[in-house]
Amino acid sequence: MTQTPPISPLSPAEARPVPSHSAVSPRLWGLVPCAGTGSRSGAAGPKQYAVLGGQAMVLHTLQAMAAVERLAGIQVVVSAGDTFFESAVPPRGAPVFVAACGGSTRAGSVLNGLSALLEQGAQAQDWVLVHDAARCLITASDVNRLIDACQHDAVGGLLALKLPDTLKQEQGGRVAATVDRSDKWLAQTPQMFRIGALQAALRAAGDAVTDEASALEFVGQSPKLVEGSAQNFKVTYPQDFALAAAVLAARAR
Ligand SMILES: Nc1ccn([C@@H]2O[C@H](COP(=O)(O)OP(=O)(O)OP(=O)(O)O)[C@@H](O)[C@H]2O)c(=O)n1
Ligand SMILES: C[C@](O)(CO)[C@H](O)COP(=O)(O)O
Repeated sequence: MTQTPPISPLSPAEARPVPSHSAVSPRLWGLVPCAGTGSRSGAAGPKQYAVLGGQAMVLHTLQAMAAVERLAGIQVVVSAGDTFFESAVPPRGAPVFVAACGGSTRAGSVLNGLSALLEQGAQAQDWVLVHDAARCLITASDVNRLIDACQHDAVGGLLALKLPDTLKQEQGGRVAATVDRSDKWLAQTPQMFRIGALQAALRAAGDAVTDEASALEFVGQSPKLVEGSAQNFKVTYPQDFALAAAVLAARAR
């Protein structure tokens, strides 16, 4: 693993150290996987660096996360050779540090990011909030709502959205059934778990899981569902960029 120059180096002082981690509350950290290629997005390069509202998508994401005062620091995971953060201006607030340890899957990037976070001084019993670089419309108040709901929970949880539409099951391009949606949610991020528990769960579950909650579920846990916002969508397809830009413009007015 190589460490790219941090855009705001994490030192013990900057990370708001505690005298003895066993005697005080666990700290909270952000982890932003930023090593995807955005293959569904139609963008020329990795979608997280596409410019929206005057700056790269990931900088909007980091601005919102860094505004969460309870975060001790934010670990960003980029691909080997990614130089974007060498010239990026760090957001105000929680310190951001970057590791070029992206994996071939999102789960791999998160697992490597957890190791980087532990190397930076985080403890296994600390909380980590994993948040997609591609969810650039997250707000500090969404994140604080998740923290408030999960900080005293035994397992942790995630932001998620109840299904707004009727849910259909498909077979051969036609409706095979209408599925009861009363107990269905769309998983978002951040997803908040203890660093050690998440690390063990991801190792057990393997690379195929598409979110942190799935890894915890794999080891028999039931993460808490916390109501998110429809605006916290993941920029995935070509048409999502214009929608995200419109929301950012509306917020700026
Ligand atoms: N190997 C990977 C794959 C994804 N991600 C990150 O995980 C987040 C959510 O993933 P997704 O939207 O699926 O991003 P991509 O994998 O980049 O998109 P696609 O699946 O369309 O290629 C993104 O911030 C992405 O950068 C990552 O860090 N490492
Ligand atoms: C983690 C996630 O954002 C939850 O909705 C999502 O699963 C990641 O995206 P992917 O397309 O499944 O990789």
